[in-house]
Amino acid sequence: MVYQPGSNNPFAIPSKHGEMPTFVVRASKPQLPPVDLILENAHVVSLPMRTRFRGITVREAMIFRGLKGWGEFAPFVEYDDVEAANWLAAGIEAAWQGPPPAVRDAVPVNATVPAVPADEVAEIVARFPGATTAKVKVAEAGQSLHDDVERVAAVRELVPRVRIDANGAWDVPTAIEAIEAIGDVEYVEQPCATIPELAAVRRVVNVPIAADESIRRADDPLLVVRADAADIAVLKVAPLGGMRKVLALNASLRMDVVISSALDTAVGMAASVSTAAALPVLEHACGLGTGALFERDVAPSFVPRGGVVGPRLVTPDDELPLASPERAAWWEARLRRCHAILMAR
Ligand SMILES: O=C(O)CCC(=O)C1=CC=C[C@@H](O)[C@@H]1C(=O)O
Ligand SMILES: [Mg+2]
Repeated sequence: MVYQPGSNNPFAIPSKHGEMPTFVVRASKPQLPPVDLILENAHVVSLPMRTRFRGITVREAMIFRGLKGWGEFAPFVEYDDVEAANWLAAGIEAAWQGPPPAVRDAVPVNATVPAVPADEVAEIVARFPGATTAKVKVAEAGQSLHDDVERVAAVRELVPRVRIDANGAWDVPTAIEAIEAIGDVEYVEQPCATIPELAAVRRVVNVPIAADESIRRADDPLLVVRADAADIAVLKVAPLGGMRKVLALNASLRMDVVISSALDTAVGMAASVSTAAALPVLEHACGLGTGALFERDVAPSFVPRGGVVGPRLVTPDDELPLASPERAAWWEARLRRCHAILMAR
């Protein structure tokens, strides 16, 4: 299909003065904006973290402007193109469709506590004012169960409700031992890597099990339900392909959900918060305060006040912390490959 200039082009973004661009672009799929149009309005940023999280000290992301606002493309660098293409679909949805209608204007969020030593916990928790739930990372490579027990105990002194996330690092016996040693928690997120292991742990322990990677990285996100492997679904907007995909998944999962960030910049976080704000029912705090872990964001971060964040549109700052030209070229090539995958889907 060939889009002509002006109003016949459904993806054209008017200039600040309202003028329509005068280019002709080719697209073979009417619902996807052409890749050159995405890249024309894109920036690659490099955001320093205040605390190492998930092995990341600098978060890179591509953000781009569409007809309805801004979208983000920031799959973790080790993800392959097929998985990364979901993140592009999410960014395009945000930029060209905008958010779904909200049913609430405040979303409770958890404090997110990386795998830091116990004596650093207070400084981290202070970045999430008013949070009454904390999610604590456990089972970090190179650390011991004793480190986890100490960190969780330090968090419990400050925040009444604690959940833990092992990112699939334990085998079944280790998970059972660790969960018993750590004691009372709201839930354990992804104690083991596989769905059968989650189900095995769930049958033994007296604590709810939440599935994260088993949903967002699975070929079929509903396998967890069929295997009776979890009580709670942790849903991340970018890895699952967008806000409306997550809302549809929520409708078919029939279990409690928690919306959590994928270490989003403020642009991606706007989509994540909008999704949480659009859920018909929200029983648990969401993992959407991670803007507090950034030293610098692309716009004012969604930092909790009184334990909540609210949905809003985000426009990036005029001055952005841009990545190097080499990294920008890497992201552009990655986006082009992911766009080709979406075109073929
Ligand atoms: O849920 C939260 O509190 C914050 C988000 C968070 O923990 C994560 C974001 C991105 C990648 C992940 O390793 C991690 C998670 O596993 O949930
Ligand atoms: Mg997780």
